[in-house]
Amino acid sequence: MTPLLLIDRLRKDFGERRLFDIDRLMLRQGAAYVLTGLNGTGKSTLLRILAGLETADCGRASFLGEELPWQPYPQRLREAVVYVHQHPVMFSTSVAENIGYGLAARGMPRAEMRERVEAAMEWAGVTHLRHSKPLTLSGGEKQRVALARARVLEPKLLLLDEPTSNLDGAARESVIALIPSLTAAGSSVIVACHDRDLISLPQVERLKLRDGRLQARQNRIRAVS
Ligand SMILES: Nc1ncnc2c1ncn2[C@@H]1O[C@H](COP(=O)(O)OP(=O)(O)OP(=O)(O)O)[C@@H](O)[C@H]1O
Repeated sequence: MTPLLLIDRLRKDFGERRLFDIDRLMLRQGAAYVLTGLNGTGKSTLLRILAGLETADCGRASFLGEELPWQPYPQRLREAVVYVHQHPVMFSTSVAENIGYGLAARGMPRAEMRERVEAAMEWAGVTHLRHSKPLTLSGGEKQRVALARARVLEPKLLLLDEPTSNLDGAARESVIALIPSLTAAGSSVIVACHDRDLISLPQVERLKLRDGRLQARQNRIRAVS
């Protein structure tokens, strides 16, 4: 199958400091990845580059087989890639309006939008919060609303920056449970994290930033006894 995204020679410098120099980054369609590495190795920066929020030097890039210039960040990618921040920012309207915002901006008819928002709220388990003000939500609820808001756009690539880092207990578990189902609709997902339970999810490929290089490895599917 044609790779979703293929990037050769991706380099990021902050002033004199070279953060990383990645020979090749290849993401498959509908695949889930965890991006690991010690603090400060550049995980968030790499996600931000992939989302077009940060510049980088890039040798060559192709998206679904089509070669694209990386700078300026291509419109094709802007429509296909969604980044979810560790501390999602929300509008002070309602949960439902936050989730539907991106669809409204794309000019989707109201009836279709309502249907999609409803399905996304159900998926994320936040239907009961539809009229709540986002400012009143707990950290876990906010993260689930942010995931629903991203998923409803049906992105080709979803970038999640430490989605469980501020959560514990049931809130953390309910966010982890949503991650594998994100690929079911055909999205590829990269989750930057330190969370061992996320890292060891079955059928997730590992990308590890170390000493400015990217290493790739596939998790074994855990045997059920
Ligand atoms: N705009 C910037 N200017 C200069 N240095 C920066 C900038 N943004 C990030 N850095 C530096 O780049 C390095 C990588 O930061 P980044 O947040 O990508 O790491 P990370 O792997 O996500 O870390 P953590 O696991 O702690 O979240 C850090 O040393 C950070 O200080």
